[in-house]
Amino acid sequence: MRRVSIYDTTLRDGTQAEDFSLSLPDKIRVALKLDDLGIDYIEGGWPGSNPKDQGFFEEIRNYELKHARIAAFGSTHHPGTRPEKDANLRSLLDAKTRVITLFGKSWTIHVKDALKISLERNLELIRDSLAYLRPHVETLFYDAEHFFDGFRADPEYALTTLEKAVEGGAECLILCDTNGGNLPSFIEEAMRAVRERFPGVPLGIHAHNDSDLAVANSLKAVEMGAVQVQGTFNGVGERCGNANLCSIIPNLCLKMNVPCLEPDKLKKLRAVSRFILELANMPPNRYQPYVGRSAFAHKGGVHIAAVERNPATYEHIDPELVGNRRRFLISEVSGKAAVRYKADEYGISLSSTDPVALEVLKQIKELEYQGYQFEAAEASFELLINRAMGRSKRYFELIGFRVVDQKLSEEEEPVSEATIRVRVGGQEEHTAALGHGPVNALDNALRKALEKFYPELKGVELSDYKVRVLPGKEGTASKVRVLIESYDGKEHWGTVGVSHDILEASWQALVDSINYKMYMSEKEKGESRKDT
Ligand SMILES: CC(=O)SCCNC(=O)CCNC(=O)[C@H](O)C(C)(C)COP(=O)(O)OP(=O)(O)OC[C@H]1O[C@@H](n2cnc3c(N)ncnc32)[C@H](O)[C@@H]1OP(=O)(O)O
Ligand SMILES: CC(=O)C(=O)O
Repeated sequence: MRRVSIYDTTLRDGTQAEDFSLSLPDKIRVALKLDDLGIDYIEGGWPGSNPKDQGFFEEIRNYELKHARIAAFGSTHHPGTRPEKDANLRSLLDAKTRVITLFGKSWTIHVKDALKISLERNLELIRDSLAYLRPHVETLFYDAEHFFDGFRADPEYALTTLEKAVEGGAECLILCDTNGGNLPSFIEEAMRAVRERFPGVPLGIHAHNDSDLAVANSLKAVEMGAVQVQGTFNGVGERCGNANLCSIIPNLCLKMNVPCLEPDKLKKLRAVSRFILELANMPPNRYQPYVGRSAFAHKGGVHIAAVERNPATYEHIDPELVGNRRRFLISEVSGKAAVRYKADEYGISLSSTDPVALEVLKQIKELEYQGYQFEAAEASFELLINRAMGRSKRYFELIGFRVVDQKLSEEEEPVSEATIRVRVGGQEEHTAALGHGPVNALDNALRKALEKFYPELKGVELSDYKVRVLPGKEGTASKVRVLIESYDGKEHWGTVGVSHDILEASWQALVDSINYKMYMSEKEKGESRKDT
């Protein structure tokens, strides 16, 4: 079976993306993670570019990699000098990597307008730079920048640049769709011509995503015989990004029967994708194929009912193969099967025909019509099921609250203060607290009042707070939906509130958050009592 090598350029082309930057220690951590995953080549940077990239190549030598080979990237030598005098080629050799990848120009407008040299001189640059590096490095790759655009403009010249690369000693010709503007049909046409001209020379592909086709173009190239695919994790890269390895790898392994990772490693794909985003402090794209949080999230009632019977009805692969998981979302488009499934997840046994399931379904549809949403507020949904089953418990009773927001001068920040009275059992508690804004003040006052009775609330914090104005009445008279995420050091949970009054909506979500924490604590205690 033909194997395709994966060449990762997250640390080089990936860092050419807007808002994607990694420190030197983080670049090392990413390289080790990619090695552990079984990536064949890791392009660490352009050593002639900046001290961080130089530092990477010095530092990575201290690690013994299990599988990957580190590649240094750079351009052909400067037109105004000779290879042996060129600082860029020198820094490539100084990087002391087992692999060097050199890029050169294939497109006549680049030679004439970007380099401002003759077409003949560019051919010399390519051949002489590679020939100079050849004796000093184990593996030498050639990235033919803008190959496909160059081939469209002047096929013979583009093919001649490849000829010079082969003469210079390149072992693999990587054809680049640098501007990301080509369609799979053209990739096929150009690659057929390259194959005919260079029979037996290994080919690779490096595609950008400006037409949203980088993955498709990379797979087409593999169909046409490419044995190396270059790309980045999560598709980060210059402009619209590079070909996304998080899609290419599973497509090759699972759809095209072209192995490129060990089967047990594929399960780590999602974790590696997340790890890199975390280090770069970038939010994950929940809709990302294969590895996104929503990639196997089912919402339509008909879908959920069918997936429960046979997951293949609405899933193209088993999510666990790439380390992802199936999720069923509760919403107004749910049906009985979704409610029963969710109840089951919470340890509540319900049949689809149980009147409670039908009541819960009716309530969800009504509440969503009012503006509630339970997809990100599963804790509120679980409490709703408990209420419908007559199992909910009241942990406190509100006697009243007042929130005051004072701004005393233009220069000063406003001060928010909340006072609250609650009753727990027969006991009344009256507290006040300040906060960064009225909701924070109310949250602080409520927790201060309750912590005396429920010490477990001390560890709970509000980790996210979102307000959304709902369509309906104009401007400030509209209803708002508040989604709160809470965290107790172990778990996150989401709750929701809706009202015309932002404080009332926040209050509903806060109360659900506290009730949920208390309910879970009791559930845990019950379970640990059962265990002992
Ligand atoms: C398609 C790709 O992704 S290619 C990689 C692109 N990545 C990057 O550019 C990131 C790293 N780059 C850098 O740090 C800097 O641009 C450097 C260090 C490489 C060069 O910096 P500078 O010397 O200041 O030049 P500058 O950034 O203006 O780039 C233009 C120079 O590169 C030269 N150049 C560009 N491509 C090539 C090539 N294939 N072969 C030889 N020289 C080249 C140009 O001739 C020009 O030189 P000139 O100004 O003497 O005419
Ligand atoms: C080499 C490279 O990064 C490109 O052509 O896009």
